[in-house]
Amino acid sequence: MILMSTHIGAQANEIAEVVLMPGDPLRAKYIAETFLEDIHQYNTVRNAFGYTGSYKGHRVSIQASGMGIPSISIYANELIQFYGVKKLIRVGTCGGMGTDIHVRDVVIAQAASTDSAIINNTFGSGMYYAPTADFKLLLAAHTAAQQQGITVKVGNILSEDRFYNDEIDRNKLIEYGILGSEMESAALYMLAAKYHVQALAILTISNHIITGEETTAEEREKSFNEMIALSLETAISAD
Ligand SMILES: O=P(O)(O)O[C@H]1O[C@H](CO)[C@@H](O)[C@H]1O
Ligand SMILES: O=c1cc[nH]c(=O)[nH]1
Repeated sequence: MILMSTHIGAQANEIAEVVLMPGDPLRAKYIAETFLEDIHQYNTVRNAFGYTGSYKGHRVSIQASGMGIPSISIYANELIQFYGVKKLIRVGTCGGMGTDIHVRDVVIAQAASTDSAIINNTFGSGMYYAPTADFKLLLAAHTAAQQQGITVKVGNILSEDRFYNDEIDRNKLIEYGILGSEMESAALYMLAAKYHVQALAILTISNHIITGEETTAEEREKSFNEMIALSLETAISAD
């Protein structure tokens, strides 16, 4: 049976039930080529690369989400509605914001606050819905981190609509426990809730927005590898 959604050129059986979603298509390629066996590229539409392969004998797909809530919403919607995906795990970079957060830290987003209009557009004014991770995936990720000796921080992040944004009160957000800022997780969590599937975001702090601390390319690769290994172990964890 031929099935292609608007932005993903895959047939019905080409995508696994569990998908890792990096923003960057080249990270999707790197994950597939470095961590999976028997890989097959199912998507090149708009260069939003998608691959399916095997990790420790389990079928896993990797689909680039692009940057921002509008972009990940397209891919998450199509993965869930056209391809029957049940577990979506974002593997992304994040700008650190708190004093206890440093570059190379791995953060599991328990919740994703947002300044995006998706909350208001979905629920109407006066309702401040809290996009939240799937607890089973969160628990699996935390357990896998302990088993692998990877230190993780778990908490609330901000899914921001603008990468360049000097009009936001970051001190207030830090005061209320926001660990860092990225641009997609809130939408992923909302869509997972809407369609009763599971979602989680596992992030690496690539820079610190307040202190200006940055990672070198080599450091980034090592901490990305920890995040990816953790995400794959979470992906194959039993429900
Ligand atoms: O590294 P990725 O997964 O793309 O995530 C972060 O990086 C991009 C901004 O540079 C945004 O997509 C943000 O969420
Ligand atoms: O959205 C993002 C991602 C990484 N670093 C940032 O500062 N912002």
